Amino acid sequence: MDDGTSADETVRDRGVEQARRRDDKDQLREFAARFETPDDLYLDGNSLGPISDSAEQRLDEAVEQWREFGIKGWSSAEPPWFWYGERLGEQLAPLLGASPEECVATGTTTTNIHTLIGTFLDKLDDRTGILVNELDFPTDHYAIRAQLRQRGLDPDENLHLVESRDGRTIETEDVVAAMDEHEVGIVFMPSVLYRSGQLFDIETITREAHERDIYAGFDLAHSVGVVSHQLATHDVDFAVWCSYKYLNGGPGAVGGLYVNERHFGTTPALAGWWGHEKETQFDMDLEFTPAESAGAWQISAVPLFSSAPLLGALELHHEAGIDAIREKSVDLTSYLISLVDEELSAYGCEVGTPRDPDRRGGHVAIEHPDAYRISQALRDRGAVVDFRQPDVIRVCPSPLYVGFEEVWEFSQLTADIIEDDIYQSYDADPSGVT
Ligand SMILES: Cc1ncc(COP(=O)(O)O)c(C=O)c1O
Ligand SMILES: Nc1ccccc1C(=O)C[C@H](N)C(=O)O
Repeated sequence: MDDGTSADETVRDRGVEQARRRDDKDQLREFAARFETPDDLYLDGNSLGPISDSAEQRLDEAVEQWREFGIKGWSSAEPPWFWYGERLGEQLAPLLGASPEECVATGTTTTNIHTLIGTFLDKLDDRTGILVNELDFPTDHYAIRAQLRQRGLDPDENLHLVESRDGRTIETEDVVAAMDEHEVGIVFMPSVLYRSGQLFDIETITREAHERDIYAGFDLAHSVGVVSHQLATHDVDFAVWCSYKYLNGGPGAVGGLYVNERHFGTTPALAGWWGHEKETQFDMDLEFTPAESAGAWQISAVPLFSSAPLLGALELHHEAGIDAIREKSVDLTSYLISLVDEELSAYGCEVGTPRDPDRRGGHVAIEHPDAYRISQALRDRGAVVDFRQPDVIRVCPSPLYVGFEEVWEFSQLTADIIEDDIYQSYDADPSGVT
């Protein structure tokens, strides 16, 4: 070229300009300034979302309340700590498409699976089979197997796994067929698969389950905050989630659960005093009276410092609005998929996520035989992604703080790392938190 720039540079300039034009039109753009990310390209918000000004403010406030009120904070703080789980539930309800009474912030995804699977197992008379799938996040199976064992039920006989046809996704029709193949009492599926990012059809699965008198529960860890849910409309029986991914509630933040109002009054499998009817909780009656709400599934006193940041994060989240968040998320993941197709496929990368936006959550799985080494090289160069066995680089352009230019830069960096064999100097054996 006459001006000394190579054809390659011109293509890259054009690419970045296009991405910037999309950022200029982005209505959520200003929210990025309210987050602090430790790295330039923070693309791991489906594992741990970053801190925001409002999350930090609520956490600082909680520390001050502790100093100021001591024990009196349970009733005098705002919100009163005694009602903190329920207040958070009110804020969460619009994201779940449920009434405030049906949602509560409590426990963790895993403990909430324990108590809800246990509760619904206790409601079953004969058909004690639980239907899950072979691509699930492992903790779900660990907890369900433990609940089966505690009822004297053999997990190998009672836990049924829907198989994947392609190793990436689960077909709804296979879930439905499996409901008829086994003596199923509960179907428990993820909203979004942690590896491929496939979004499940919650409505159809719930409808088909109910037609067979089967309870339908979901693990929403990978969708809450980035996909909008209609749990009440779809008549889902119960659901669980965590708050540290797209809700940006902080590491180990309090989790959440939903129970359909028709199940209020059921005794929780893991009962604890915090689930007692609030008005009489301090009567200290030795007989447990469950709260007439999802709050009944709380176990222990609210962990305030892992709850307060969530309140702040949800305030910010509502300012942005879940519909705008989902729309931008779909635009970002579509853009990323097109960049993998156009640029990275030449380097052996393949998209493992469904291409239909209605079938995917907020992240994209990029498959490559050297996924682990590439993910490490990316992290060392300021692009934080994660690796999942056996060959997946998970990339999450979380819409509140990631823009199109960053997605573009990620694709260029990945191309360079592979083209220049940079990843070859990394250890091929995954270890530690990947
Ligand atoms: C689908 C799913 N369920 C559960 C968990 C973990 O649960 P916990 O919050 O109990 O660590 C994760 C991720 O950590 C997940 O992706
Ligand atoms: N909570 C964590 C703590 C440490 C490392 C990862 C996590 C994750 O959340 C992993 C995530 N659930 C996943 O889909 O892989």
